[in-house]
Amino acid sequence: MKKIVFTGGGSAGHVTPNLALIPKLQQRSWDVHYIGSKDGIEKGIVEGASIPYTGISSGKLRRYFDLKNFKDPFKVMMGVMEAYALIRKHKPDVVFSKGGFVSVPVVIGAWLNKVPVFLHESDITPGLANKIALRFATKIFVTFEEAKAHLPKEKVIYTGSPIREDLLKGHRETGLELLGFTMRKPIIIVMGGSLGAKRINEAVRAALPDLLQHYQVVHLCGKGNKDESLEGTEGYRQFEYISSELPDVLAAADLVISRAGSNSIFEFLTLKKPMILIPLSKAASRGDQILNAQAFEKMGYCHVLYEENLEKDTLLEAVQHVQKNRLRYKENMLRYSAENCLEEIMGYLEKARKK
Ligand SMILES: CC(=O)N[C@H]1[C@@H](OP(=O)(O)OP(=O)(O)OC[C@H]2O[C@@H](n3ccc(=O)[nH]c3=O)[C@H](O)[C@@H]2O)O[C@H](CO)[C@@H](O)[C@@H]1O
Repeated sequence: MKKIVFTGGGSAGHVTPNLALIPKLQQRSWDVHYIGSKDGIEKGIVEGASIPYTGISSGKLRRYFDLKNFKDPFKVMMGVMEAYALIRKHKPDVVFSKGGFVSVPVVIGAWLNKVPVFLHESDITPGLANKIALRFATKIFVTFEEAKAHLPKEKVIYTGSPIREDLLKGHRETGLELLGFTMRKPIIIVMGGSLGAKRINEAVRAALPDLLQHYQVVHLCGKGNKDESLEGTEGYRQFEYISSELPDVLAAADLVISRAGSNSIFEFLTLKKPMILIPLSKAASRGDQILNAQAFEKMGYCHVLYEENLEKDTLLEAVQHVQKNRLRYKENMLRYSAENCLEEIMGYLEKARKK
């Protein structure tokens, strides 16, 4: 039986692509184990999917000054030792890492055990964790063809975004029932990224009375971001985060308002959902979502609304524009297909051997 260890965490975007691969490998009798942090978002998601999980110590790798920068290197060192021991015990044939700061100790622990490591990068420019992990890795798969320009030629392989197969199997009727919505008005799904997005939540809630005249709204607002005063509003449902219900809710949705996190937008693209993307600003990130959104805009897949222009009225205008042009967006999205992504990645994993 072949064995694999998965890692990746910190936000769901560093976990859900693993969930696309894991069931496919289990169907082929692979033994799967997940190593993540002791209390990150990955723990709940992975354990919720009944995948064996072990938490290790992890520290955040920051590019900016913070007093924690003095404590965290010790946590990372501790994480390396724990990961080394776990990998030595499990003896996997291969490690697959989706990035996020918890993945670095696992990748180093694998390298020390001479276990081949494969990485996946979802954005056009690599994140800090993957940049560090790259020197210990055999190959790095990428979601965007444009990402190849930012990575060493001999290591990079363009595969596209691994999408969970369950997402393609949702039912509109079940989604409507779950939400308590009807067929009378189109449905907007608002997704602020896996951790929510305060600015988007505020703008959507300010626009809500206008939106609800023509639409029903399902709002995935992130942990701790529900507005209790809006509970029970007709045509509006809010959730902090949904897992097994997501396929049906997406099947019911007609339009999307979202951050431009790579995994979410490729899911919307695969499902042909016209989208308004509000990328996380450069002030709050390395600007990866701006590049993601611009790449999608260039292909005619989305309308981009920049955070500095985000207010109630611009949001309402954007919704009106995308609804009016929805058929054109859908037509453009029909040109996209990445059916081979999972098979291609699995082909590399099956050939991997411990040195
Ligand atoms: C703030 C931040 O650093 N964001 C980054 C993070 O985003 P983030 O973690 O938000 O990642 P993505 O948008 O890429 O993916 C979110 C994933 O969570 C799932 N989901 C979300 C909400 C929910 O209720 N249920 C659910 O299952 C989505 O379907 C998707 O699969 O990683 C992405 C991929 O590296 C980057 O592009 C983003 O810039």
